[in-house]
Amino acid sequence: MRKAWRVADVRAAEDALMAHLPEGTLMQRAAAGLARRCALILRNVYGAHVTLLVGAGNNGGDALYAGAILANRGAAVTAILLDPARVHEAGLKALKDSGGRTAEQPPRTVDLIIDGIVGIGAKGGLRSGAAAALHKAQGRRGRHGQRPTIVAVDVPSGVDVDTGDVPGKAVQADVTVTFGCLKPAHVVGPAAPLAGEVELVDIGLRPWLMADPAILVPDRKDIVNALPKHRPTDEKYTRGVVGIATGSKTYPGAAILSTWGALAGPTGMVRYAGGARQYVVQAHPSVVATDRITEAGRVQAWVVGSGLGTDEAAATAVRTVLASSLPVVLDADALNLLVDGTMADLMRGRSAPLVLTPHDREFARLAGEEPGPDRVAAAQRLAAHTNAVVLLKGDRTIVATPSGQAYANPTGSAALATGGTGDVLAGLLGSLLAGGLRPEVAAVTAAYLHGLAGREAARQGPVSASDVAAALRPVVNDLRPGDQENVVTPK
Ligand SMILES: NC(=O)C1=CN([C@@H]2O[C@H](COP(=O)(O)OP(=O)(O)OC[C@H]3O[C@@H](n4cnc5c(N)ncnc54)[C@H](O)[C@@H]3O)[C@@H](O)[C@H]2O)[C@@H](O)CC1
Ligand SMILES: Nc1ncnc2c1ncn2[C@@H]1O[C@H](COP(=O)(O)OP(=O)(O)O)[C@@H](O)[C@H]1O
Ligand SMILES: [K+]
Repeated sequence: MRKAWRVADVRAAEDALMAHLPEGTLMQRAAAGLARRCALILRNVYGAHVTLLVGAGNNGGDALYAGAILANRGAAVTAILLDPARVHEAGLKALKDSGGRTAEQPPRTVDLIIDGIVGIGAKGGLRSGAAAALHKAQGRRGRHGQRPTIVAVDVPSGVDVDTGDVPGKAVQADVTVTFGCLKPAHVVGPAAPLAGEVELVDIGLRPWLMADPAILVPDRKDIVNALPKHRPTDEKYTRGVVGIATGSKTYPGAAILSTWGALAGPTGMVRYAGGARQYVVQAHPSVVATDRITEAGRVQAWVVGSGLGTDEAAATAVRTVLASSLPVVLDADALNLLVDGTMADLMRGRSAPLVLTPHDREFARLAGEEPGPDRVAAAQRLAAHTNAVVLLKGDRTIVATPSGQAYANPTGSAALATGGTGDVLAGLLGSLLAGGLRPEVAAVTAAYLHGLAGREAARQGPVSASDVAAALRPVVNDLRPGDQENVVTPK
């Protein structure tokens, strides 16, 4: 897992580390890493035109020192000082000593913009002077007529570093070079896409980060490790059976999509219980279907949710699975039914795993308030209140546990923002739960695979939920080691 830490924890670690180092060492390390990445982007540093947007703090200092390194290598470096009275003096001297200059306006040619406006000391969106300077620099063209590349120092300026919120104007970076560790704004909320590609430069901070990370971000290896492996002795029941109670005669599509998602998961069998049974069996002949949950036979986890409606039969379905001692995923309509107080008691009283998968509007109904600017904290509050793992959907889907652990999903695609993709996700998640994964691991794994499937589907053109469901199987296959031949014929 990659890890992101909040500003207060980063500052505490920096203070502890700096106490052991000569003054300025950390900034030199940061600037060296920043300049290295800028040089890679420019390819030919000699003769390149670099504009620094320099704010009042150490973030501006990093930009000035990196500018000095690039100027020493023959770049024409111009610094726009946004608050000249509070500029990092030593950084400015280094830049000037290396042949860089300051100016009120960006020069005519700009290949690279280094955003050193504000870093982890940011408050609110970009102030007007900074926004105007950025706008002008972005309007310039490079030596070859290209748009300038924007490299953000530490974070794209204007974002809320601890929450990933973007409260006003902010920099849209191509690359963000960050120091010591990731911060929440790199991985959650609308800030994350503004960071572009994030490069983490090691400045020796990690051993000094004593606090727990605020957010964990799974990578491919974590997902490969989480996926259950087929054992030679497996039969269908040992792989787990997932029960799907979604859809209805009115909404058979939801049932087809969620069973499709479940079929891509690790379980040996998918059972369906509900009003859309004929449609489901027609679409997926391997699914064993009944009308009611109570008739479905044994399963190791239930998914109840979308297309179910909110009538008495739907409420009974939710009550039945909540009263069971099995892991449960509640999605869509089932979440709306939870607002009823009797359900809430059943939910909080459970000891078996429960995963709730709201989008923002479902979250608002359940929690009584919008997720707001701090999506991680919002998901954590709902998880604690409901004693359930909460998977809050969105561009960077968040998974929060009742004990306060938070994960951010790094995969995904805006192409997933289309009707029915959530049904596919819920089915897959149910299969992973039935396959024996811990609820937060199942939720993180499902979101990751679903995001990859969304990307894969988007490569083929406009995306429907069926495309995402169809893309899931090859995506899962790609991450799970296949069966090996153990008798090999010598060539
Ligand atoms: N502390 C350290 O040891 C290190 C810090 N480093 C750099 O230092 C940065 C933090 O430096 P600072 O604590 O000086 O803080 P910043 O440089 O992030 O911000 C300082 C000033 O920016 C202005 N500002 C705040 N919000 C703004 C907004 N929305 N628009 C425009 N201006 C705004 C304020 O005047 C504030 O005092 C890090 O992000 C990183 O780039 C690195 O050099 C690595 C080492
Ligand atoms: N802008 C976006 N970028 C990336 N993923 C998104 C975006 N909007 C929605 N998604 C994803 O698409 C899925 C939509 O699910 P949901 O809102 O339940 O839709 P439905 O109910 O139609 O199935 C979720 O997995 C969510 O994380
Ligand atoms: K910045």
